[in-house]
Amino acid sequence: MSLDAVDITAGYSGTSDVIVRESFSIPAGSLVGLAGPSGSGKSTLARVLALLLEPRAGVVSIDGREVKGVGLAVSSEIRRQVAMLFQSPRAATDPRMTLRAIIEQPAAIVRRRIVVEELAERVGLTVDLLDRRPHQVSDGQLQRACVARALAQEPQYLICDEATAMLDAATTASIMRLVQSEARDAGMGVLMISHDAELLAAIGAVAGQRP
Ligand SMILES: Nc1ncnc2c1ncn2[C@@H]1O[C@H](COP(=O)(O)OP(=O)(O)OP(=O)(O)O)[C@@H](O)[C@H]1O
Repeated sequence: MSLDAVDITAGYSGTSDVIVRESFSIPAGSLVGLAGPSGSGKSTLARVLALLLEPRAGVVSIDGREVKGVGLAVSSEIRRQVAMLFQSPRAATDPRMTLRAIIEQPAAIVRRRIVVEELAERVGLTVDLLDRRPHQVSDGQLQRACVARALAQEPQYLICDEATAMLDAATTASIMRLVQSEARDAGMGVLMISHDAELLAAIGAVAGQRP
């Protein structure tokens, strides 16, 4: 069981190829790290793996099944299997929504009942914060809500793109512990992208293979 990108070439409209014939694999239940210089295409590869950016060539498959298309072109049942955490929780959330609504969003899409309070507790958010909007909480609290939103989706794979870069050391450590335990206990495959190779080593991430 794994999330695989094979022979991927990708770029953006109006740009030449940003990554060329790259392959990458995230095995279920393991924590894979990806470090590398700025601008080398890590986020681009992450977006391809998260089914958000359509590659110009190559194949993405989940547990051996090829996924065609990206975004809303992919069925919600398949999209649900891969969640992504971004560097900036503010850019990744709707400022008009409460944290409760943000956390509930993916579960509502796949019509799954979730108990928001339970998820909040799991990620270390106190229940009184659930009725606040993003501008009324800290970056760390908002990122915890984003982690809860990702977990509400019950994904098989989680892609974290510099997800702790804006947070303090204590919040970073607690989010890392949470993601580690999800990988271990729920068998989730996790890709952790960070410019901080020491952080990746500290959480025991296996170095991802990039040709
Ligand atoms: N939306 C976009 N439109 C056009 N070009 C983009 C876009 N996003 C990224 N790029 C370009 O693609 C290249 C790779 O960027 P990418 O963000 O994937 O690298 P990265 O390794 O994640 O960098 P960093 O560590 O700085 O986040 C860069 O040259 C960047 O300018």
